Amino acid sequence: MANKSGKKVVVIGTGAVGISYAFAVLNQALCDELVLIDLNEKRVSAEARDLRHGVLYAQSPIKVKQGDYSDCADADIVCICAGVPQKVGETRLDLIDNNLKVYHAVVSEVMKNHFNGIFLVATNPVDVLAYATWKFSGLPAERVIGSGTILDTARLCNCLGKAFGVAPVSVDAHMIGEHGDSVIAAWSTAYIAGVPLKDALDNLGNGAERMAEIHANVRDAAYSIIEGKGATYYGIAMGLARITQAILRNQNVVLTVSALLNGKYNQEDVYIGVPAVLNSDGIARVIEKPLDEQEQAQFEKSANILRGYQEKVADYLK
Ligand SMILES: NC(=O)C1=CN([C@@H]2O[C@H](COP(=O)(O)OP(=O)(O)OC[C@H]3O[C@@H](n4cnc5c(N)ncnc54)[C@H](O)[C@@H]3O)[C@@H](O)[C@H]2O)C=CC1
Ligand SMILES: CC(=O)C(=O)O
Repeated sequence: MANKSGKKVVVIGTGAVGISYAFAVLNQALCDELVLIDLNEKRVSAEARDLRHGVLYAQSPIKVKQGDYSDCADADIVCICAGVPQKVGETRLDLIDNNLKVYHAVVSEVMKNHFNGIFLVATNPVDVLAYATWKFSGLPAERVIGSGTILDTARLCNCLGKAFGVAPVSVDAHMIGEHGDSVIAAWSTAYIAGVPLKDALDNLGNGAERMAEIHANVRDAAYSIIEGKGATYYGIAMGLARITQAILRNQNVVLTVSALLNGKYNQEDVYIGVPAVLNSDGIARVIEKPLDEQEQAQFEKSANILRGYQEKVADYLK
């Protein structure tokens, strides 16, 4: 603790996602100390040196280093990106057995070092692994955050911004549910400059068809990028950096993340993508969107899928 100066972020798993996140954190000067941990010692040492060579041109003199689990003791955020990514033809849920094993090992090591900050979970299947991290760590649920549908929401706002000729930030719309094949576009509560998006899309013509097409594009974006370049990492890195900023700067900003539901949306004991207020305490509160009947049924279905996979976590708790 004595050596800590300012805000500290530890990244575990510095493959494509982890190192892109680290670069975003450095580039946006979000913390004072950035620590990288990975099984691949040679690679992570090289990554740390490479990032350090950018510090001169960063907005502040951030300390960047390769570290170990003892660095988690006084970290504000531990972001876990360790584990395997999808290969062509795999779903995110197909990664569960491998990545649950990784998480059991990683979260145990972090907690052995008395971590008392906020976990940010990125590895897929992210909702189930956020639930696992909550269970394995014993930390309060508000301090275990999955990236959830932050990336899906960015993809949706990007598509809608393009359709209406406005910046994505001017679209008020959310993807909710599983970060995966059962993800839902919450159309009934989506607006653009106060105009309900359903009406705005109808005005463009073929509203229902356009909505189905946009939903499919967003749902399948990862598959098409993985087919093109093997993996996705910049979009999620920016999303993780946005969550990090909201926490470290105590912003009370609403982002769609994977949070534990215990009653909201009529769901119990499930980590799932929902809009939530984020600040230095982590998840300050979940926002309950007034879904229509169809969306609520889809959300229920998505939650049931996730609860089914969450059962695998229990095997590690016996
Ligand atoms: N939440 C989201 O929206 C997104 C999640 N992802 C997920 O992020 C994860 C990582 O993806 P990539 O970075 O592309 O994979 P990658 O294979 O490039 O990197 C994974 C890294 O984890 C490390 N690792 C594995 N086991 C470890 C352990 N026990 N301790 C420390 N390090 C360990 C590996 O050495 C490797 O450097 C995947 O599960 C992927 O599906 C990817 C994109 C978006
Ligand atoms: C890989 C992944 O989860 C994504 O790009 O959405």
